[in-house]
Amino acid sequence: MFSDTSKTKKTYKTVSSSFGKNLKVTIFGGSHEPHIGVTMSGLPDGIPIDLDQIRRFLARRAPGNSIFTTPRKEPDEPEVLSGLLDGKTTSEPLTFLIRNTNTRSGDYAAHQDIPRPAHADYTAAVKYGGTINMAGGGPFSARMTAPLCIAGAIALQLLEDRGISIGAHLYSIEKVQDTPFDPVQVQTNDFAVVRSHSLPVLNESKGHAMEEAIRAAMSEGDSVGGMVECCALGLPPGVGGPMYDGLEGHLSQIFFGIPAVKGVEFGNGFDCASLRGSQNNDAFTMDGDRVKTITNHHGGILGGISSGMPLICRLAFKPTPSIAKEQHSVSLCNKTNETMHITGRHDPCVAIRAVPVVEAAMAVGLLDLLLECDKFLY
Ligand SMILES: Cc1cc2nc3c(=O)[nH]c(=O)nc-3n(C[C@H](O)[C@H](O)[C@H](O)COP(=O)(O)O)c2cc1C
Ligand SMILES: C=C(O[C@@H]1CC(C(=O)O)=C[C@@H](OP(=O)(O)O)[C@H]1O)C(=O)O
Repeated sequence: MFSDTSKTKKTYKTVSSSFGKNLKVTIFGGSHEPHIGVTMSGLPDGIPIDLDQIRRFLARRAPGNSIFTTPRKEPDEPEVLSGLLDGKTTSEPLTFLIRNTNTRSGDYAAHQDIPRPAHADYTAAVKYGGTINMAGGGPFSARMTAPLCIAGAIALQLLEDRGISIGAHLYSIEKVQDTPFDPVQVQTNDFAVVRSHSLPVLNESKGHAMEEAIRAAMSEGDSVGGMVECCALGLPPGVGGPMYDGLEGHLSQIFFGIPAVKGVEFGNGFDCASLRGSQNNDAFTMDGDRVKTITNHHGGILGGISSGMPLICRLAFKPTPSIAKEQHSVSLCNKTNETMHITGRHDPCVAIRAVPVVEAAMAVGLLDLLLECDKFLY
């Protein structure tokens, strides 16, 4: 059984995970541990970091802010541990902590023995056998996306200096679809429009229809899945490489680290399988002395290398695993079939709060590759 770790001295093994080549990002802690955090190594020295911009970015992801998100309220205040002097990066790795202030581990008392369908309880029990603190989903929880957002907010500051901006929106929930980004005409103002709405959508009336779909599922003790579309503007052509150095693979590894992501597509994605070459090919054209494409079915990546057109991708999020309906599971101790009821605080649709998380993942992934290009500039 899980104890409330804020009140007892029980210690667990810690787990962390890392990604990145030139910019290495390590995320550590757990949802019901004293803290979560992130270390970034490979950032250039002497770069000013705007802590208020980080706070504003974290607030877009934070739990507890609407009836359509988990009620767990957290201040999500970023604390600098190392790597910042007089507001500028040093040669030390940059480490931030966020303290967990609102854990309720009793909600998870039963799930070490009776795992929740579709969450990580079962596979974590197989791998770690109760040696890590899985209350709240432990290191598998979406809470771990808060430190990812710190890294993302910092990456966005550096990308902005290079004229690159990133924005995402809730592309669909169940069968309701927002207006997609125009793959050629998309502009930063679209990102501002999304951020001005209560649900992060381009078309507010579609947002209301999405709210209805979520309400309907909630009234049945259920959850809904959804998709997030993300775009990078201003990315120069030539970033990436062939095969395993490709931009799609590089970004996808970071995207799939976000809990509940079950699919990633770039440009026309899965739809291109039903098209002909003449429908899917993007004709080249000159725009002054710049090469552009007239359409953008390729989503800004050809051969794993950026083409200079807007980079467009979509991520599919599964419905929240923890639902209030009765479900079938097993007792791992007794080896019996069981029925279970999940209580506690959960997002009815994870895709809503995932919108800034996807932006963060894309920002860190792009900065990682761009730092390789600029290695000799610093
Ligand atoms: C922003 C966000 C919020 C989430 N909130 C919840 C939640 O409240 N309850 C839950 O059971 N799962 C939630 N999830 C999903 C689980 O963390 C995830 O399904 C679980 O860790 C298993 O990982 P997998 O789905 O990638 O296999 C959330 C995911 C994201 C991205
Ligand atoms: C706390 C956050 O979301 C959590 C993500 C989550 C999960 O299983 O992923 C389960 C819930 O955890 P708890 O039961 O501790 O409230 C969510 O509230 C957050 O995103 O900051």
